[in-house]
Amino acid sequence: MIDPIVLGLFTGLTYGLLAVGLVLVYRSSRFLNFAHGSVGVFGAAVLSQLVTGAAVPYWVAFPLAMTVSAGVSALIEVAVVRRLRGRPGVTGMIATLGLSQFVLVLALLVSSQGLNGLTFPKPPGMPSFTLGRTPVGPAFTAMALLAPLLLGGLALFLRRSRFGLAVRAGADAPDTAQLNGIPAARMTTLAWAMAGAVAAFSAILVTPTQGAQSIDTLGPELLLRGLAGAVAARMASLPVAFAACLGVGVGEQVLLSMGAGRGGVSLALALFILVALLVQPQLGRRDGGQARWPRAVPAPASLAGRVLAGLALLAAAGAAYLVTNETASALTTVAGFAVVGLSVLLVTGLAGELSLGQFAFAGIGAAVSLHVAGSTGNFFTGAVAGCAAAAGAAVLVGLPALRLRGIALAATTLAFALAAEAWLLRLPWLLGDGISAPKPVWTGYALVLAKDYYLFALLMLVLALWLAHRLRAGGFGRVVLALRDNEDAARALGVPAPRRKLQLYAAAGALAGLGGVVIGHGQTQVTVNSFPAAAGIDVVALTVVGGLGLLGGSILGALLLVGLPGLVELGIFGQAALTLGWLLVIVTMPGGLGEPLARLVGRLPGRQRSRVESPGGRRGWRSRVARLLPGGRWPLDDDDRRLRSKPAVSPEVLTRDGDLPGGASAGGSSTGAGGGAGAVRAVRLPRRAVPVVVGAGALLEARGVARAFGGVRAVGGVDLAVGAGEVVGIIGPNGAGKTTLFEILAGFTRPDQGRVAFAGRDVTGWSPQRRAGLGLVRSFQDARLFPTLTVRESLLVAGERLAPTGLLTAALGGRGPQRRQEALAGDLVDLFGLAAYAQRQVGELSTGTRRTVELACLLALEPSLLLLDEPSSGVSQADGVALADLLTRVNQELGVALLVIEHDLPLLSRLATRMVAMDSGRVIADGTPDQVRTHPAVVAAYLGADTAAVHRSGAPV
Ligand SMILES: Nc1ncnc2c1ncn2[C@@H]1O[C@H](COP(=O)(O)OP(=O)(O)OP(=O)(O)O)[C@@H](O)[C@H]1O
Repeated sequence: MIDPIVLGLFTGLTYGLLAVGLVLVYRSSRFLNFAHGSVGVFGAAVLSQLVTGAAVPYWVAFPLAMTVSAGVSALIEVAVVRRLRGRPGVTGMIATLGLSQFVLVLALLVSSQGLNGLTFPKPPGMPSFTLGRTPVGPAFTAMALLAPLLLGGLALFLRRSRFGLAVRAGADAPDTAQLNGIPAARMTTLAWAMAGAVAAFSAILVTPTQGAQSIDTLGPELLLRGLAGAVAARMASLPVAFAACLGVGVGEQVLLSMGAGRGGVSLALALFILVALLVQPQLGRRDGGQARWPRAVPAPASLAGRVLAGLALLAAAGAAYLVTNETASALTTVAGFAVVGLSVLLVTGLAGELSLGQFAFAGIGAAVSLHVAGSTGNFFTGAVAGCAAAAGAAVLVGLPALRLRGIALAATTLAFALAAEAWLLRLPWLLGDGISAPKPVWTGYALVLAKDYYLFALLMLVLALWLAHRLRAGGFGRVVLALRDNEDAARALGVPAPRRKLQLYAAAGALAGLGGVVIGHGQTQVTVNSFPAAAGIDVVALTVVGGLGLLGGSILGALLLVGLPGLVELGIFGQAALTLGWLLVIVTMPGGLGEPLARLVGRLPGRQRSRVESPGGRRGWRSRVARLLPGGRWPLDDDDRRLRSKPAVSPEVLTRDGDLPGGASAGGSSTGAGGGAGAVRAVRLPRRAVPVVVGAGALLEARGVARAFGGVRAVGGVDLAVGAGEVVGIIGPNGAGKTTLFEILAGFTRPDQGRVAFAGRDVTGWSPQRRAGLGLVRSFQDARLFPTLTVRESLLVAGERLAPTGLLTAALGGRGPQRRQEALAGDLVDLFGLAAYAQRQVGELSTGTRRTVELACLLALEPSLLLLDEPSSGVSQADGVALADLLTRVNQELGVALLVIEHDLPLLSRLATRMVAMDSGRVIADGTPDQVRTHPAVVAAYLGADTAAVHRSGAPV
């Protein structure tokens, strides 16, 4: 046992360096650099060529190769990564996947025989000896001697040198570093260069120890080992990453010595990464949270687009009778990849997550389908079982991504893809050493000919397109988009986030499985080589190249990336050119190749007009608008006034004082809480989830709630009660713990101590969406909502609580929930005077309008209590006054209780009947606004610190 441990420590040193490089890059660019392993392999290829081809002495070639890798890595940062700043982290990761392939092809060009561990140059002058019964070669001793030296040098450089400090500062806080005169961009390049050099060091010393191994897998496999250590170190601590990799190295050698083989090691690594991710759910939370996504689902296809799509389908079917069987086989593979690509379209294009395991799911689908079809003799039973198995696997692999964001799904699916290739698919009950594929039988006719089978593949592609369209275009797709844009806001609106995400993974897995069925049954003998891990990367690439926002994108991408090399002998240069080409598409065309094509088609005549809610169509609503909103509509700030200069609503729809054209009268205004009951009935808002009985005790009650973050006690034992229909204000200086208290009340943060009860039920352990279902609904300080959704779509998402769109309803095209949501959204658009904005993306709106949209969304949930976090923030003073009036009316006419955090004291005084002041996580005063404002502790803690707030909305009332 001692031998593998020592050997493991040797290899672990090298993996540790790789992990250090990954962490460095992650800290400076906030995403996983999938090209990291390949850049190292490229350095190894350079060394191999220098030493064996140009007879350069090994120890001269070694630093040269490291320098070349450093240069390649720096070039990647400058030429690609920097250009992608501001785009979602997934885009950066996809670009580095492309780079990884490209750099590997370049490495093959440099060292044409590939990087065979058996012939790769070994470091001369290094002793070799036998440890127990294990021979320890010169590469191992070089690792043991040189890796600590390199690590020590790196640590000294980062900690002590001016450059090192600047690199760390630039990586941890680029904006602050820039303000302090540190050229953050240059420091990022330096971090990438150092990572590249370290990767080369690792690859040069690891390759001779790996035996014969294909260059295709060396990059990702090396990366996986480094990734395991990096993830264990929360992608943050260099020493922890290094130490964890020592453990990875030892574990690997121990498993190998026990005969686990490559498969066992891959499985163990995948499990290790999974557990490491699950125990640190905070990892990746900051990644690209504010990044701007392109709009994922385009406007409905024009008539010309539909005609063209029909003609393309006819041409594709007609091709079956014109091409050779060989070409038909290649086209079948294109169709199979396109179907798997549609699953990427759902996971990445719609949900914004990167999954590298879709092809492994395809492999599982194929294997199960082949077995079941073989044993039952029924192809369709096999296909259904294959899709179900792939869906199940996708759900299992996707489970950790429910708790995590950012890099989680990318890391677990990469690990899964490699483990599937090396272990899972090789199990005898899946593909084993290979199984023969029964051909489908269609009404007694076996599809043996490649041309016939191609037609069947085309049919499956059409089925997959139809399903993907259904899932994207309806309520289900909208909810997934909302989760992608802003998961917290979606949960606050009652969206069951985990269920919807798992359903999406299952649907995408089933589609991938269908692709696997198409590919699998099309071959005579199916082995693991039909479903390699690298294809998982190819299928992401082809979907992005074709266009993540377009259904036809995956077909276009599959034709280029799979069809072209399948039909034309490209050679290694051609392959390199093709990879470079798709890389350029990813970097320069965010919408993929399909986007300009779609735009072109969109310009053709016969464009279908998107459905716009007709505003003011129902007279009854006109009166309700006027009743709730004084002056007929929400006051607008300057941005919106400009937009309003071309109103979509005819001006007579909304008039002052509720006087309506045609003599309809809005009736009298509300007369406070007592008269409010009648008004509530008049304003036909949705039925309330919790019957509110005024005076029946506290609606919300928090007892002794406390929460600390590390050493900071954000909330330290707060008692708070809000009665039904009551309006309570919370004030306090910055950092007093107000938002954290809200997070606890709404279920976004678990309290360390204390209980929260709502409507007579203990909700302490409830999720935000469950609380929202009960009527406890919160708003957010930034009112960001869903930037790529339109106002109308956001309201439809808010309608999900009343009329949820399940996966099956969406897939079968059920319109019931959609109709109910549309009725509710239409009412709210009218009620809040949002008709002019209904089709505009929320991200384009000013803060004031976004707050109005947010309030409309919140009211769609039939709340009993609204938790409003600084509703006047970002709103002009005049609009702030109107906001207070509107909130008062929401309270009085709808009976909704309000708990409002607000820095604008006069505004709050106008609104609240009771006020609570907080400081340092505790309640320091509770009473009427006057009592609290004049309380000595409040004056000392709050007003003294921020007197400007007193006068913001004029004199206190
Ligand atoms: N997720 C977190 N991790 C670490 N510290 C946190 C976290 N959330 C809040 N804090 C800390 O807890 C304290 C209270 O923060 P909180 O945001 O609740 O205050 P606040 O009263 O809402 O302030 P503001 O008025 O500026 O929004 C602060 O010191 C803050 O830095």
